[in-house]
Amino acid sequence: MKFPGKRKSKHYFPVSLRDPLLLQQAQPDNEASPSWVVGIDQTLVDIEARVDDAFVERYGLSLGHSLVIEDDVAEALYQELVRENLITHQFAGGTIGNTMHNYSVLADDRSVLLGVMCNNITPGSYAYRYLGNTSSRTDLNYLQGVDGAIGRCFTLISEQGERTFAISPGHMNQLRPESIPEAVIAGASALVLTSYLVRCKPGEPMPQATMTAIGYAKKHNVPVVLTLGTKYVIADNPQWWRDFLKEHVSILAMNEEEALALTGESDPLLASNKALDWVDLVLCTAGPVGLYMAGYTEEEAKRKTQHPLLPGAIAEFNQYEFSRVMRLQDCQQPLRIFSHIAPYMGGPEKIMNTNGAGDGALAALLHDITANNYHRSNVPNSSKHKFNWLTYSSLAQVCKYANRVSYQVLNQHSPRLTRGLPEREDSLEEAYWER
Ligand SMILES: Nc1ncnc2c1ncn2[C@@H]1O[C@H](COP(=O)(O)OP(=O)(O)OP(=O)(O)O)[C@@H](O)[C@H]1O
Ligand SMILES: Nc1nc2c(ncn2[C@@H]2O[C@H](CO)[C@@H](O)[C@H]2O)c(=O)[nH]1
Repeated sequence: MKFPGKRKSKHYFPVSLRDPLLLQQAQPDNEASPSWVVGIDQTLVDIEARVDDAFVERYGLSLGHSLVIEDDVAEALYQELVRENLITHQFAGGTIGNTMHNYSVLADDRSVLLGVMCNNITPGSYAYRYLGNTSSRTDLNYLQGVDGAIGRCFTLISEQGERTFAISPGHMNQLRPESIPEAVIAGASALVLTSYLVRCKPGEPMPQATMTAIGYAKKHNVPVVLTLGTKYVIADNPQWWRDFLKEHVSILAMNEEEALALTGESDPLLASNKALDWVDLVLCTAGPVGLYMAGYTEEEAKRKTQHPLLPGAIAEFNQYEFSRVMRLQDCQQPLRIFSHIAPYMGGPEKIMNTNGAGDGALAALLHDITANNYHRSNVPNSSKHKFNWLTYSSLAQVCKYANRVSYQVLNQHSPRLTRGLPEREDSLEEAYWER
């Protein structure tokens, strides 16, 4: 496990030099990592192409969104992309697959991906590419075999950099409940899901597999993380999702559009505050506005920020952003805390597309949560674990890290990180953030 705060010399919660954990890190890595995250996804390869708006319309798609298409439409669309030579990239995708991969790259540690994989894989096939483009730290040993194709996600980028997804599902929703390994979920720091998992045809087993996994997570007190794939899945039935969050989910990741569909609030801060009625921790990305986080801390252990207090719909909302996050169920006297950060260095000079920037932010948050568990299991008597915290770092620090990872994804123009972040960066110094 690489620690999230290690890149920065001035970490808000410094790990003391005598920390046995740091000494241990100098030793060769143990194969079997004690800390991991597990996620369920629809196994998808992204087929990225540059198209005009007429193309999107012609195939009955909706600009900026993700829709499922029938096989004949997929075939016609694919043939046109090939004929017109429009395909720019073919790469492993899927919102949770990306998040598991990115987590493994950031933490240099194990994630487990649950989903389907073709029983027969030939070199050059989509399944082959999928495996080849996934971090060797992502454990794929629990994938369930299927006799058929994995899914394809046509990622259509407009001239303005907006992306539209057309999903050709193949067998991606054939994951069965009996393929969910209880022990893998029981030992995980988090179970990571997407709202896309319920978008299936009647009779497909994926939703049931997801509910089985949630059942195990609850049984073993593992936080369930849900990322809201697209506002349309939410807008179909917002109340159903609110109830779902309240009953099953601990950590919610969304962008401002999904936040609006879910809560009716267009202000990401108010939407995040509203979502705290249902979950313990919220990550709300807001494109060029940056990102917001909202969570709970223990009143007795709250910490005042050293950053300027920010105005907003909740006055001075970032007052206690230097506090660490706790699950509501673990708080004696819960206090709501909030933080906001503008895009790292104002964002890259040129953004080709924002695909995966939000997934990147979530991977950073998962890294911080897992690092906390790793630290707790190695140094249980550390003062860092006097309370049962959810995160290793303060809310403000998690925001910085998440934001930095989003920038990296934007800058490399692809949702899967090709390498980890630099160990030390001068640009993480405060002055640099205000460019
Ligand atoms: N136009 C932009 N300028 C600067 N930063 C940006 C821009 N768009 C996105 N970002 C950065 O990326 C982060 C996440 O962006 P965004 O809200 O677009 O994610 P998203 O819609 O969830 O993406 P995806 O669903 O593709 O993962 C933002 O918090 C911000 O730091
Ligand atoms: N699991 C899943 N991922 C999707 C879907 N639509 C788009 N994505 C992924 O979302 C990622 C970007 O956030 C892309 O890499 C896409 O593969 C979907 O319906 N299901």
